[in-house]
Amino acid sequence: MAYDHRKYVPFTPIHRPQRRWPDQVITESPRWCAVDLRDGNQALVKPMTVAQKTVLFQLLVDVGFKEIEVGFPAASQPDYDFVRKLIEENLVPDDVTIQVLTQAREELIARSFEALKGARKANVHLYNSTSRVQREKVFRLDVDGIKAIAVAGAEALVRHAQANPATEWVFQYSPESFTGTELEVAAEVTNAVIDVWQPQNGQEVVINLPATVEMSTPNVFADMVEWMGEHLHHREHLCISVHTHNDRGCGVAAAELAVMGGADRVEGTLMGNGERTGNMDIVTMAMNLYSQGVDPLLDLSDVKRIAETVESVTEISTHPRHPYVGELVFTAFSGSHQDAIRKCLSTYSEGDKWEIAYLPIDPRDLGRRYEEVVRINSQSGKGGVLYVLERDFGITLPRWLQIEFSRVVQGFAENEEREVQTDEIHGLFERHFLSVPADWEMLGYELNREGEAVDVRIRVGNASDSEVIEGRGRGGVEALVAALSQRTGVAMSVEAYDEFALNEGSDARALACVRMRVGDEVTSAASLADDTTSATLQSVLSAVGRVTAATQAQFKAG
Ligand SMILES: CC(=O)SCCNC(=O)CCNC(=O)[C@H](O)C(C)(C)COP(=O)(O)OP(=O)(O)OC[C@H]1O[C@@H](n2cnc3c(N)ncnc32)[C@H](O)[C@@H]1OP(=O)(O)O
Ligand SMILES: CC(C)C(=O)C(=O)O
Repeated sequence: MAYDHRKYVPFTPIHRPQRRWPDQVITESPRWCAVDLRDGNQALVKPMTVAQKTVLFQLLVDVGFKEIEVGFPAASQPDYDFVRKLIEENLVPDDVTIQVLTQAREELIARSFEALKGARKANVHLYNSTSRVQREKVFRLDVDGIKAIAVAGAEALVRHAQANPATEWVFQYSPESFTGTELEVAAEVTNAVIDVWQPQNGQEVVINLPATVEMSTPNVFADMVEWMGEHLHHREHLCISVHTHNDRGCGVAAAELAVMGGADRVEGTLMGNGERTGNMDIVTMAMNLYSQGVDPLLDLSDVKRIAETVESVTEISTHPRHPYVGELVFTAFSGSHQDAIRKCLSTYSEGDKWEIAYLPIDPRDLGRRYEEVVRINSQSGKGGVLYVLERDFGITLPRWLQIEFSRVVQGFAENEEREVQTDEIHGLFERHFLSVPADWEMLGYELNREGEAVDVRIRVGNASDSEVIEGRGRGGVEALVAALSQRTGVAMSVEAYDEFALNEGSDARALACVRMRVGDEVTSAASLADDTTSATLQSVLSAVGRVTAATQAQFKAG
């Protein structure tokens, strides 16, 4: 039966009108446990070598993880060897607890304890599946049978721990496939384990509730976690942990709501590598906390190292839109986003609260640069183009020229069908507005004021051929326009004019921008010079020099 939704059974919502988690706010970080070296590793096409595991372990330590599941040493030799290496080479910092996973099978438990010999402190993580489907179809046992597996495993942990008293032991139990388990069954089996371990008598116990397969909306998972917190024995002596997968794309959301539902601890992996769609991504959840002003107790600032290390050991590339990490996640191409970002950033000062439209966090916190924030393609508008000119070239433009120039850039992007680089944007500005048309260079000028009037005398042309034109007006621009009109017999007027001082101090340069009507044409130009007068006069000459051949001919004839 292909593609037929009727073969699927919907999840059953939990009737729990007394639920409390929706009103909770996360104000502090949960405990984290990184399971990259176990759950992440078991999902890889090529599981990690001991050398790769060592590199990843060091990264996890450097990032600040205090609990790290380092493998399933009873399952494979590299996992076993890696645990031995950590212990024998003393690679585990004093404040870090390593954790190993084992099935509830005596020989695997024995081998796990053997791997951990000599550890200062270690968490032995026991699991067996409690779900209805696995009870019926995989183990073919009833609830008592499943409970017996769990209890036998729990007792084995106690025995082996007692035989190895030099290590400080933490016991962890996962009713695996918890999301497919009826809550009463999950509680019954887990309580049987808790009763063996007796956390009330000092044994450190973690109860880990896994969304082994994410089977519902995250609110249902939160209900389940909150319910378990109310039904587990000795809750006050337990650490309740969650371990969410991402089958429905909500692994992070489920873990967040579970913390609101009372979970103390969260298991996951850096950037979400793990079985199928992955484990919940600790980078995302931690940065979500960070973006709310909550210290995630992890230092993720060197996100480049994190991404490169994860990519190299998993051989999985990072999606460009991966939250917080992807190449494009701090980049806006679209015009209205760029405009809002530019306006917000222009009022931001170091030390201010971060309130920048479209940027949930300051990209610099993760080693990213503002240069990446605005990139230009055919979806971009004037705000973005101006942002690039200001940021990379210190050039600002009046609004009317922003509009004109952004059309030029957009046309270029549409023709090229690609992103436009910042140097190309500068090149377009240069070509369309700044460049001085041949024969229209101002070679020298004199301005004399007499009362209300200004007389201008300008030498214009090129190095080998120039002429002097003269005119009078109320200011330099008017005088030059008068001189040009008189010289050409073409009516012309200034429609818009703006000037800016670029840079400051001895570097200061002047930018003049002008839009002129020359005959029937409207044309714009800009000029950069060391002084405002030169910039202004040259911009007018350049604008007139840009008019079409017909007007030029008229000019020359005049
Ligand atoms: C949700 C999770 O991620 S759980 C972790 C899963 N990770 C892994 O499986 C990676 C490492 N695993 C392995 O290398 C292997 O599975 C091993 C070495 C652990 C075991 O290998 P094998 O003994 O060959 O058996 P296999 O994995 O096929 O085991 C299935 C058997 O174990 C039993 N079993 C499975 N899980 C458990 C458990 N948690 N507790 C007790 N028994 C279990 C099954 O009922 C089955 O029993 P059967 O042989 O009587 O039919
Ligand atoms: C062993 C458990 C915690 C697990 O990996 C899972 O259920 O996904």
